[in-house]
Amino acid sequence: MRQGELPGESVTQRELPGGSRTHGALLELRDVHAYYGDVECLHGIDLTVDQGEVVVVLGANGAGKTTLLRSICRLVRTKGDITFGGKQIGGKSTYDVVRRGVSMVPQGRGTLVDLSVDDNIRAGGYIRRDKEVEADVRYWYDVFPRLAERKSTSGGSLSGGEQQMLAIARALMSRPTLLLLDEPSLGLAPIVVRQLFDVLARVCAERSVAMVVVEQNAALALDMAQRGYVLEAGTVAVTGAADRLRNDESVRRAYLGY
Ligand SMILES: Nc1ncnc2c1ncn2[C@@H]1O[C@H](COP(=O)(O)OP(=O)(O)OP(=O)(O)O)[C@@H](O)[C@H]1O
Repeated sequence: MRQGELPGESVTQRELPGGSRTHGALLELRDVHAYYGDVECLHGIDLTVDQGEVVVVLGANGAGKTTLLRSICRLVRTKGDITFGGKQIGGKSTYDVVRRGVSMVPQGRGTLVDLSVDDNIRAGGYIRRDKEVEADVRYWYDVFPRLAERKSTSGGSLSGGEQQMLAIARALMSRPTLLLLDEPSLGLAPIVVRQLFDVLARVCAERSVAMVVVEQNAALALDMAQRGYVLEAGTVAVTGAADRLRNDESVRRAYLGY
């Protein structure tokens, strides 16, 4: 029996309209399996993300959402095809994948607590050698004026919402074409979450960044996304256009509180 599977239980996959994409997507996972040591935690995931598209990943605790993001960033061992921009990244290092245009905001934000806000933001641009780094730093202070006011203070002294904004600015400093976000709303007040999602939608549109968002706040995430995937026990249980998922009885019952 595979990890996450109950006796006698196997996940039936359902595809709602708008769920599938033809080849040529920005990111494509085909039959991806992921492992911690010898234990298999993802069991043959198919997923695509188009250029500039927002895709939400829903699922219960332990369903494999974080592992899915780690697979794309090459932070866990995987089998199967992972292509980004038409090139295989399955065998590449995390550094290579970041250089090719993938960036991740991990769960817990990964703030460099002893560094200043300014240094935290600049750390995100460490792979860049171009002259537009300064312009990008200014852009982020314009998007997040609260960070501009506190640029000399240490990252660790910011509130949870400010740290999340800092993590997003830092991740986007590498000018990715794909941003992976792991539970951005975790531990934040509802009003802060709403502001955060508004800013995310704005900057991703302005900078043509595609996003994969793992999120417990399914209603908000489905509002922003074009498509979604529901993971169960390491497999895709349901996939489809965001509005189809929002109106699907089982998704409503499990994730939208109906
Ligand atoms: N570092 C690890 N070593 C071994 N097993 C792990 C590790 N991280 C996660 N797992 C296991 O992999 C499976 C998927 O975990 P994962 O964290 O990807 O789920 P998730 O959907 O993101 O859950 P959550 O919402 O709780 O973060 C779980 O069974 C979990 O126990």
